[in-house]
Amino acid sequence: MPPELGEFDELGEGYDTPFDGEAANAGLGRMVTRLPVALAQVWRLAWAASGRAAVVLVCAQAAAGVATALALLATSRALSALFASGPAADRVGDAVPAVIAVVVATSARAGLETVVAATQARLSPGIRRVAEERLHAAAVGAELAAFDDADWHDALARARDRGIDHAQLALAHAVELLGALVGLLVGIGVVTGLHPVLLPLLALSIAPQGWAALRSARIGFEGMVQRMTLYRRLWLFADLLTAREAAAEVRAGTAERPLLAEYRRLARLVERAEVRVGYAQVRVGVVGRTLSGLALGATYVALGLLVRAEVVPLAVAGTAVLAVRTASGSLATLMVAVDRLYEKSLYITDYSTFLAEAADRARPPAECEVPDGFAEIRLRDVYFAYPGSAGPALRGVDLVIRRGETVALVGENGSGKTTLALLLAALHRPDKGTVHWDGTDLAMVDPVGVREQVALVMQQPTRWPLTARGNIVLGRADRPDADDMALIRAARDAGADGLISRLPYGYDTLLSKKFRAGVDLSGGQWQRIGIARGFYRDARLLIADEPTAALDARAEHAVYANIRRLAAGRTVVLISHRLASVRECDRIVVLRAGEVVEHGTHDQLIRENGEYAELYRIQASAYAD
Ligand SMILES: Nc1ncnc2c1ncn2[C@@H]1O[C@H](COP(=O)(O)OP(=O)(O)OP(=O)(O)O)[C@@H](O)[C@H]1O
Repeated sequence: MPPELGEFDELGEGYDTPFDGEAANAGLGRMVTRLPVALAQVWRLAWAASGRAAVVLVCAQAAAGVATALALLATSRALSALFASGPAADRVGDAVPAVIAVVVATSARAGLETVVAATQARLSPGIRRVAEERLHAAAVGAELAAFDDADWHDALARARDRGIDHAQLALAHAVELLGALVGLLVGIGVVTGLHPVLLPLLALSIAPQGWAALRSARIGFEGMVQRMTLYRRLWLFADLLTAREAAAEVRAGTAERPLLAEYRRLARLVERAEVRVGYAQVRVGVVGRTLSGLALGATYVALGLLVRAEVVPLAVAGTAVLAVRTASGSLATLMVAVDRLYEKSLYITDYSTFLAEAADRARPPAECEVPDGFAEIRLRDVYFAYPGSAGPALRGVDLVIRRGETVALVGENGSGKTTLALLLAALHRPDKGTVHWDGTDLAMVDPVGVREQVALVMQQPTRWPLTARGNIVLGRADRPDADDMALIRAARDAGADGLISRLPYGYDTLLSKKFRAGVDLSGGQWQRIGIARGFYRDARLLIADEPTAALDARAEHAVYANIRRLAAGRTVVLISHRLASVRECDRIVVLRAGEVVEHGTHDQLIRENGEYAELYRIQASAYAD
């Protein structure tokens, strides 16, 4: 932990993200050498947003810098002419061409600065768009396991909520840097021309401020990284207090006060941490400015001594002061731009690191062709553990599922049914063991190609803020469907056709109350939409995880009948706690603590009188007289 930030004892260990980024070890030299990297990052984003605008921006800014330089040179000439010896009228006359040059150069600079401002206005939102697109594409391309990793969520939040903002802001600082660099070169030229000793003095005067600015940027960035878990938790509670989904339960459960109290507690922790970082930055700034002020004073004293010793003629003393001021101004602007750009580069690098990490977490390159369907799916000695969990969720699972079969997975809560379904859908890969579609190991193929052939109906389907049609065809919008025949059939089989026909715009009704003219559905109605989506996928393997938990008895009966009917020529894996619904399945697989403990038909399992028979009897007894 950097000493500037002190010990965040009150944040608690759970909220303190250790800072071990590259910047933690960055010295001043490293910071300056990062600059080309930062500029290249900004350039690549700007180029992707609009290549032409990026080129115009660089050219206009460089030209504006040259115009500034010319104005300075012309001013220096005019002053030299005015301070020269001779009659006043002659001196004024000599100064006129230089004054005209000052006016022309200044006007040109104003025009060019307008071009820079306009191009920046064009590029800045473009950079944001590109950065956001890349981030979201990277995040959605990562495998499911990433979303069970807290570090991934920290990195994602940093990239999304900080990296993108800073990438957008970096453009302005890159432009500033370019302008200041040209200005500085001119200033240096003039100062060096007056007397070489002025240059190191000038550099000395600005160095402490530059150091302070870079240090301050680093403190800010480190603090942000350390606070990210805390920020995420704060935002989570802010969302809970304002989200529509939680609004009813927050009020019904009188959870307003405890939620608000937790939100306030977290907000105070954030505030305290930010104030501490702010104070640390102010302290560093004061040191930097004090040293810079002393050094600038020394520069003027040196200039005075040079004038007194007649090394610099009195006639050019005014020019010297002007040049020192301009060069020091340019250097100050440059240092500020370097500082800001360095600060931005930390965030942009963090953003780029996230993109690279997301790419690593994306599916590996496929070694074999994805098979077109299967005659059997074979799991051999499959183990799987969630990241960071104490033990495996699946242990040594052996299972064969044949085409056309309807297989039920049953077992107590946490026995591994959903995990097994996720492996069958190629959403997770086994840590040990294999899942084969006939002769093909699914670890060797592109999982997206497998998922194309799978429909997974989730226990709590996502409520997509789309129309009813959009909710059902999502992921299969390219399926040819003349007159919506397949759409209507899927909705009917899922028992969703009636409810959709009663919506104000039928299939074109927006299913989200967060937008005007949108409507919401009941939990069971949403589940029917989710089942319709599964049916519409027309997949070879249909996996339904508690698909009817929220359905009324009649709808549940109809859905199971339709699932069995659709199973012909396909394969269905059903997860359910309602054993009466699965007794008709071809095979029932019983899981306990991640292991297959029984399997067979309903009759066989009842005869074996094991765990399934016991669970079945408990449920059946509830309906017996
Ligand atoms: N995302 C996750 N991260 C860590 N552990 C998980 C995760 N999801 C599930 N688990 C754990 O894995 C085990 C198996 O969970 P799984 O969801 O597969 O059980 P299940 O049989 O489907 O349960 P249920 O009947 O309650 O739906 C459980 O111990 C659970 O706590």
